[in-house]
Amino acid sequence: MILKAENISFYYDANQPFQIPDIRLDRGQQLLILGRSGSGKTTILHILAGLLQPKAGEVSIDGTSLYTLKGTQLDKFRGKNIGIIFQKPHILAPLTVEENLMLANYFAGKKTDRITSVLQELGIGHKKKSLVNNLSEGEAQRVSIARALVNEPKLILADEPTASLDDQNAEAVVKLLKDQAEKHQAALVIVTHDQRVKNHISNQITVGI
Ligand SMILES: Nc1ncnc2c1ncn2[C@@H]1O[C@H](COP(=O)(O)OP(=O)(O)OP(=O)(O)O)[C@@H](O)[C@H]1O
Repeated sequence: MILKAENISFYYDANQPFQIPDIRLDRGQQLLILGRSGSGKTTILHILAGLLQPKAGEVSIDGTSLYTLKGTQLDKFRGKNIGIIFQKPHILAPLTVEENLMLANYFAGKKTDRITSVLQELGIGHKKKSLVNNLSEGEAQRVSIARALVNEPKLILADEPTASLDDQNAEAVVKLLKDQAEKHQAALVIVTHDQRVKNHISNQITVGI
């Protein structure tokens, strides 16, 4: 089992606790988490990513209980095993595309020769030496996807990856995430309120605080 989240509960305000449905995903399986804006989707994704400790319950990735890991151990584990595509791309604009991916390798303590191939797979191979500052929004988003995939994570988590895209690009990005997950047999979780994504992944849960 790649991702197991069981009996998770969380609150920002102790008067308003909420539960997260149990999640189990094996290699190559995909899940869409739907919910309106403010329903807690980003919160759930951060809990699954090891970025936000739940108040109760357990998240385990490939048999490792995430929140038993501490500090740098958890950061290393995350870097190696989880690829996260944040709602707003957290890529470093003054660096080149290649340097951003090298940093991702470095933080995971991994050396891969996947930088060129992953950029090519995402159709931005020719932008390897470009500064992120000089990319279009769509290209920058592909870089953030490439960065999430470069370490060949077992689990890919994407937060509203289509929010700022037109129909054509939204479809392309979902297809890309699915193709990459299938190709590398990673588990894929997409959280979104974008109804356009609904038809692409049949395994779905809806959340709401
Ligand atoms: N750090 C925080 N402290 C207190 N409340 C928070 C914090 N982060 C989020 N919230 C609240 O928790 C709720 C869920 O937020 P979250 O960002 O998880 O929702 P979301 O479904 O991802 O929303 P959106 O689709 O608009 O990004 C919201 O009401 C939000 O205001």
